Amino acid sequence: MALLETKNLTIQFGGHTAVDDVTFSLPEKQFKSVIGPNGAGKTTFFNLLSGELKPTAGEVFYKGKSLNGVSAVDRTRIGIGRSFQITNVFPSLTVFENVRLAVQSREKVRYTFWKSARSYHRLTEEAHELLKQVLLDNKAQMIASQLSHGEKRKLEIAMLLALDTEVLLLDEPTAGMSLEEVPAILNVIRSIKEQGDKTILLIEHKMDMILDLSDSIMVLFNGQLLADGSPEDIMQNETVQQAYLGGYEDDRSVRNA
Ligand SMILES: Nc1ncnc2c1ncn2[C@@H]1O[C@H](COP(=O)(O)OP(=O)(O)OP(=O)(O)O)[C@@H](O)[C@H]1O
Repeated sequence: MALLETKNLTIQFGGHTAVDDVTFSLPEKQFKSVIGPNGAGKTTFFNLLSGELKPTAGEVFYKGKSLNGVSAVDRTRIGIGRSFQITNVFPSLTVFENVRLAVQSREKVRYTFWKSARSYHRLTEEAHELLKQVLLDNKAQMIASQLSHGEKRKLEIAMLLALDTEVLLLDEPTAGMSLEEVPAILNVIRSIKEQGDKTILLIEHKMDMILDLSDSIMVLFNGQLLADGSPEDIMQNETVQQAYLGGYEDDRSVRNA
């Protein structure tokens, strides 16, 4: 079953069409990557899925129902989670406190006299589990603002997981990371995939990582869906090669030279 779909999704900014007539479908439990050159419309596409932007034309569907008019907050509530930008992290709180707040915001727990001890314990456990999953449990008591860039991206993923949504929209989780930090994030994302209960859409530029993780890949180019298929199909697709991957192969041969 397609969990998330778009039909003819389009958005224009002034005269520029950033996402142009994109029809796509993301089956339940699938891991799909979104690739394309800078400015291809990948982040704008995510903003349309998550409800931060309204389309000029076309629609987004979740579990077969149109999300027209459904706010970003309500989309999270029904199951479409978008990775937190670091601006959503409270910089003066600890890593642990940030994750616990995210768990709490999902549960909307009201602390009352009689149930506080039990709820507090459960939330605390869950926050620790999430920090373990993103390999950040050794930094639980650190103030969030003191984390390295890569660790902050891990914290964002923990906070997204805390919302326990069916769909995860991950927008370049390795952006700005040092090369040494990338394998840890790759492991985190792989472990989320291996748990098997999430449907994941990932924007990334790192082809090795994309090929490692993806069940399918969609290619955006000038806002349009250039191709959508298995990693093998996409790597061999001539149009994709000419438009985009040609440059990647060149980069690789330079790097490997
Ligand atoms: N709010 C906006 N107002 C005007 N133009 C916008 C807006 N948001 C995005 N654009 C334009 O839409 C196009 C697509 O941008 P977008 O950020 O979605 O690309 P991208 O594929 O995510 O790029 P990158 O890989 O560099 O992150 C760009 O030309 C960008 O300048």
